[in-house]
Amino acid sequence: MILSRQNFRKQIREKRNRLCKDEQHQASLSLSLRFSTLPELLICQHIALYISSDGEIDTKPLIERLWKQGKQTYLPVIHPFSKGCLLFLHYDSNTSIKQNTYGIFEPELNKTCIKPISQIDLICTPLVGFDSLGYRLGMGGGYYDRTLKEWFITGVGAIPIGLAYDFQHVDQLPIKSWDIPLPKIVTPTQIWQW
Ligand SMILES: Nc1nc2c(c(=O)[nH]1)N(C=O)[C@@H](CNc1ccc(C(=O)N[C@@H](CCC(=O)O)C(=O)O)cc1)CN2
Ligand SMILES: Nc1ncnc2c1ncn2[C@@H]1O[C@H](COP(=O)(O)OP(=O)(O)OP(=O)(O)O)[C@@H](O)[C@H]1O
Repeated sequence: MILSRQNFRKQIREKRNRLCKDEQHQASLSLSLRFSTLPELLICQHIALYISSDGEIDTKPLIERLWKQGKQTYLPVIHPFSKGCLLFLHYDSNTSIKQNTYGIFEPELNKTCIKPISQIDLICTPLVGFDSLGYRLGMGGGYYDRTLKEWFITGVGAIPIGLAYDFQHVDQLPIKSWDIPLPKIVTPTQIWQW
């Protein structure tokens, strides 16, 4: 039997939050190393990531590695008026960060730092679970499904790459009509691609 979306969310989130600090740290370093082997990186300059929350695999080592490589990085900000939508703002070591309504760290909204998604090359997407076809289950806000819709329909725009622990993979997720499958997902031990 395949579990409901809520049950998958609950089960995987609990598993993520049970990892000890050392397991989290080792996995985040492996993820950062493996991500660096992506051929896309050679031609990409503008990369959106996110600050990890709720036991998500820590993106900090990856972000710092990308900075050392001279890449420009961006973070999502919950749109102040447009419900369910994200803005992407430039992120460097001087960016002022605050917690949003979900308790997730995001840049303070400064209009001059907004980067149109059409000018971003890669979007690293958070996820709670992913399946053998590349479908992702998120936190339930639909934020990334909305963000990725245009790329999915037109093939133009930032390419999404999921980031996850290996154990976030499940055989099959219950899919909804609006779900956008990811073309690539990087975990500490492998790169899934479709
Ligand atoms: N680190 C990180 N940043 C991110 C996301 C993410 O998944 N991870 N998002 C990806 O979209 C956006 C925020 N999305 C969110 C959507 C819903 C909830 C939320 O409602 N959480 C509740 C209930 C969850 C549930 O339905 O089980 C909670 O945490 O209790 C949180 C964040 C933008 N930034
Ligand atoms: N492209 C879209 N346009 C309008 N509504 C959408 C779109 N994508 C998703 N939604 C709505 O968003 C809600 C949450 O979707 P879903 O449960 O798939 O989120 P999620 O993928 O888990 O979250 P997230 O993308 O924020 O990590 C659904 O009720 C759905 O109706």
